[in-house]
Amino acid sequence: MNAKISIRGLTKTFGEGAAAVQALAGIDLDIFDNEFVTFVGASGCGKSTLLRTIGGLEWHDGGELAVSGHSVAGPGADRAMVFQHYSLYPWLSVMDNIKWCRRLKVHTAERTMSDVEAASGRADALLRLMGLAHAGDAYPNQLSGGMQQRVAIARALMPKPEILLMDEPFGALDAQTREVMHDLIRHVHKIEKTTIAFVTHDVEEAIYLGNRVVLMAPRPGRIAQIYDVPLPAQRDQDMKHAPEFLALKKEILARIRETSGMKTDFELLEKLNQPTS
Ligand SMILES: Nc1ncnc2c1ncn2[C@@H]1O[C@H](COP(=O)(O)OP(=O)(O)OP(=O)(O)O)[C@@H](O)[C@H]1O
Repeated sequence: MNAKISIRGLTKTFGEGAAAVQALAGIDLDIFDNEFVTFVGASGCGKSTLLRTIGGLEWHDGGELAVSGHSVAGPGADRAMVFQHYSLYPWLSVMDNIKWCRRLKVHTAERTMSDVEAASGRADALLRLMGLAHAGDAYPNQLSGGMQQRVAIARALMPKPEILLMDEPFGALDAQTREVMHDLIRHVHKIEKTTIAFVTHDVEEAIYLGNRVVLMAPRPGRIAQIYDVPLPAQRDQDMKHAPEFLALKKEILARIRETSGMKTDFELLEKLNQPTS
């Protein structure tokens, strides 16, 4: 099977000399069509850098990165990104926020009127999919954080991207809203058949959403381990209490502690604080 996203020996360093930080060191990973892959790891392990590089927003300095068999040379309509902060246009209604990229495309590509009508139909369908059918005329400042993020996801899906790159999209939401968003994004994944790469700090979120969880480690940023999630495609919140879910969560958390350097710092501190005989 050909990979949708193929990453080989990918490296990326920020800065030079003594100030250089190797954000990515020899990343090898294949992500397949319609997969939902989540990324976790200690702060600074390169999760966002890897996602931004796949999105074409950062340039790698070594290795190879291909999407659908083509080397990535910058951002493209085949990939859409959703960030933690919703970045909606406050002066546009929900519906116009969702249609914005399509309107630009229609104007610049001299499309036909039927393109414009098709775009309206898709925007309506996305509003419904996101449970926002009643909110098309509202403005972003009238919406809760969870609703704003649903608009941002609908806007990202509008041009039918093959790949959705999500960087801590639910990080600013409260726990209950996050749970609702988890089920919603799994549903979107099933219906839209988009390949999703999703970065998070939350191990429970990573397991509940992902078909695979990629654990990264810092200094230098690298893949420490890839876990297959032992859950069926159709998920429900009760699965978070299943023994296999809890066992995987415990294992990943332990590995994050181990790879973050915090454990070594702690052991060193303990040694330094032992009484001298
Ligand atoms: N624009 C930049 N200039 C310099 N260094 C950077 C830049 N972006 C990222 N870095 C560094 O690269 C490393 C990886 O950063 P990145 O943000 O990708 O990690 P992360 O795993 O997403 O972190 P976090 O979980 O804290 O968001 C870090 O050491 C970070 O300080």
